[in-house]
Amino acid sequence: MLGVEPRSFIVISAAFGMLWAFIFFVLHSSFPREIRGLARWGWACTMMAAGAVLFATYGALPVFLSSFVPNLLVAAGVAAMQGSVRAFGGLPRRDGPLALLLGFTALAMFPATFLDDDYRSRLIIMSSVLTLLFGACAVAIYRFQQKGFAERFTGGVFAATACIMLARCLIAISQSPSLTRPQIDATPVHQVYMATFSFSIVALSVGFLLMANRQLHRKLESLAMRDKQTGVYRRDAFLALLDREIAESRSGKRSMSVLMIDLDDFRAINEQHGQQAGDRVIDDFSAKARQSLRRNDAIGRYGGDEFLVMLPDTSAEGAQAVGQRIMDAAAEVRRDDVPAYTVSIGIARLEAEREDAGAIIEAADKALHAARKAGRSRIEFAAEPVRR
Ligand SMILES: Nc1nc2c(ncn2[C@@H]2O[C@H](COP(=O)(O)OP(=O)(O)OP(=O)(O)O)[C@@H](O)[C@H]2O)c(=O)[nH]1
Repeated sequence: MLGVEPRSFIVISAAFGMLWAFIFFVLHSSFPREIRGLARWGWACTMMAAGAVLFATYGALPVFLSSFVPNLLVAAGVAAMQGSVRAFGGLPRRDGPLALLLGFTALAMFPATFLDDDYRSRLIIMSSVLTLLFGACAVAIYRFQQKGFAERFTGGVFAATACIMLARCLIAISQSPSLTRPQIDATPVHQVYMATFSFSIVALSVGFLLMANRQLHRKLESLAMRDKQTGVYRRDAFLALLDREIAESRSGKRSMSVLMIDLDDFRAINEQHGQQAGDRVIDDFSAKARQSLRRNDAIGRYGGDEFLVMLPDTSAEGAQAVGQRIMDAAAEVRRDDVPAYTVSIGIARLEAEREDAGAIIEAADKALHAARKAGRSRIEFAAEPVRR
């Protein structure tokens, strides 16, 4: 295989498996507990590496140790990967069906290993079980709520591996029933199958590592920059973001708008419905406002019931449309436990005379004040700055 003798290839794969296991055990001990599934992935790699080592002893050790046990170890390893992926994505455990599938595999492999030495049946059983397991991993990732590059990559590798396992199964079904196992199967079809399996474990481990890294990044970002209650940017983080965006907009001569939003009569909501209902209003508004924004927009909590929204590359008309969308979403009652509420919005645009965060926020605040004075639940624009 690729100039490497099949048995050496198996041993190299095992070494990679052990290395990945080591990496994931270290990550498990150093990453926050909320990032789940890392140790299980380490165990998955360990089982597959142990399986590979035992496979390499075929002919030297009894079939129980060099065929039956390693096949089960490989299936259990991929099952552990599935558990790991589900734990990582916060999906409920599926230990029952996995245990059943492994039990079935053991039962089916037993006669094909010890009674008949039926290599073709063993191939069919193993490749179909692996198709199911790899496919289940791909489906689990597909069900994740947040899917970035790492998730798509890992899910894609799982799906592609499942397809190749299925192809191997179909090829084995189409082969002569008298197919016997050579010392080490070196047919091109089997080599592609083995190579796919080994490379996919490496690619999957890289993908899972990227997924864990991304989640760690999200967690740290959230701790450092997000308001704990609402998940929107904290005031200082938002202001830093606004400063950066203003500098970029100025150098690129692009338009930008800032919205200052206040919940109307929020003190009265607290007084009438209680502080906790007030908290739910804040949460409800934050969620609705976030849903009303594009990817490049940002929302931050300026304080109490006041929020700031930054809309890069957005004209006055665009900002008004976004403001209206937020106002409409806020007014829409979606939950019984959230009292009805409205918001007032002040909008300011980036201007030559209004070119730092402080000045643009001040202008948006004045516009908001005008909206409140004009009766609340409305949008007002900051007056054009006087040009000298
Ligand atoms: N429940 C709850 N109340 C908050 C929170 N943050 C600030 N508040 C309260 O919100 C109220 C804000 O009151 P004001 O600033 O007078 O504003 P308002 O009542 O909305 O009046 P207008 O802005 O003029 O419409 C204060 O009573 C704060 O204690 C929060 O996170 N949860």
